[in-house]
Amino acid sequence: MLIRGAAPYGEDVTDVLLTDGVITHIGAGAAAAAAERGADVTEIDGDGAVLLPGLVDLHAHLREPGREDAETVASGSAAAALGGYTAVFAMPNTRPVADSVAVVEQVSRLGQAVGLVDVQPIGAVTVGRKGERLAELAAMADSAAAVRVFSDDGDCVADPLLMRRALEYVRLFDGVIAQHAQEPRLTVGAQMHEGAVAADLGLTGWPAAAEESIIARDCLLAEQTGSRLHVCHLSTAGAARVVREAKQRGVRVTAEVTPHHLLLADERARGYDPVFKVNPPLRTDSDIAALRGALADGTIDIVATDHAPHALHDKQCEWEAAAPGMLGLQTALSVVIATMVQPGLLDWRGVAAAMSERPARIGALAGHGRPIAVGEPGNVTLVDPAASWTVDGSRLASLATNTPFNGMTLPGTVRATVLRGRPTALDGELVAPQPDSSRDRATDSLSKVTA
Ligand SMILES: NC(=O)N[C@@H](CC(=O)O)C(=O)O
Ligand SMILES: [Zn+2]
Ligand SMILES: [Zn+2]
Repeated sequence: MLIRGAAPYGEDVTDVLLTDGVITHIGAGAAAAAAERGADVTEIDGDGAVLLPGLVDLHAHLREPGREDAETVASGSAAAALGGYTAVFAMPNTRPVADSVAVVEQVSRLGQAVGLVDVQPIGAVTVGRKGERLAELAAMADSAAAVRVFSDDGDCVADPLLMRRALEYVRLFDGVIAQHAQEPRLTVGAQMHEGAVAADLGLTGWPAAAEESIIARDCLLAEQTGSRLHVCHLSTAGAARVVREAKQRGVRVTAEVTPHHLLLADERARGYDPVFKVNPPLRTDSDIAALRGALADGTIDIVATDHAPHALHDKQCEWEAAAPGMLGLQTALSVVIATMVQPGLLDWRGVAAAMSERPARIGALAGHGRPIAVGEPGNVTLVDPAASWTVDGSRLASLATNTPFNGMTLPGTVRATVLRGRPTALDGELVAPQPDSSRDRATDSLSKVTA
């Protein structure tokens, strides 16, 4: 594949040739090398577009096995490819829970069979996500799925002793615990951010301290154990402050923010539309400003979608009965452009770091989040920053429709997503994987590159 006249990282315009799954030429020689190969080279017009390493989502809910009415690995992979992603980490709060070798390998195999993105399973920290005893972490790490990220997401690993043991355990294979920071005793019955809007609406509040106290505790445990801690979906100014101080002390902590927490505030709940119900809840404008600042200065390492599809009957009901969570895979890049790039808080190098390089590194995922350079895997995303689109929940690839951005016009479209040198999405349309040997060849050349 030849990408003509694109700007890697928004910098100098050049041609990029991908052959047998890897980047083989960048610059003046690329077109000539493509011509030598003749007819089997697909050409993509990169005019006006920014070339990024393929996006990597460290936090998505693909709902398979168990809730295939809300999403499947296939539909979630489609949403991811259309959103510019080449790899997605799948959260384990499925039915059954991904707390065993059998389930993580099943998710991994499903992802390979679909072939649109690399699906990397996350293992549960505790058996059944019940928070009682540790799951078989080492067995999942040693399995064919090679799990490195563990999380009870949806619930907090609230027991400090269990959290300490989990941190100690994953250090043996340089794994990481991704914590859903929510002190359960401070959030009994919580429905939305605790503040003026919750008081007006008469809904039980989710105080910022319920998130921040767990993050502070876990940073101390990570410091004590020397293990890696990753904090999911930071949503408050105070959470960013706690992480910033811990990083300054040398604690091995990383943090993520979601697109929705970068754009939407608790005011959205005023219409009681449960599409805006999410954990942790949408916070205030000053939290949003602090989160954007923390992402800009590196306190928050990455943007992760927390893509959380829900069936209609779980979302279109009264607020208190509705399931928390919102779609994210197809809108994440556009929201980051609107909230971070356009205001000048992040350049394209910064986007590549936050949405590709660092998530791949945190999740120890080889072959993704690599530089755009000769010899590197052909996982790239071509973005048209000047284009815009209007979000229509019913037309997204997800089986579910619960996007909080419905009807919004957002900047940036994905012109191409390329996985191991093969397009998975072109101009908003999926490209079906070809059932030939190219995947094996690509994997071969990839293992040479990453060896
Ligand atoms: N974010 C949410 O509100 N919901 C997530 C779980 C989670 O990320 O905590 C889900 O699985 O639906
Ligand atoms: Zn969570
Ligand atoms: Zn989640």
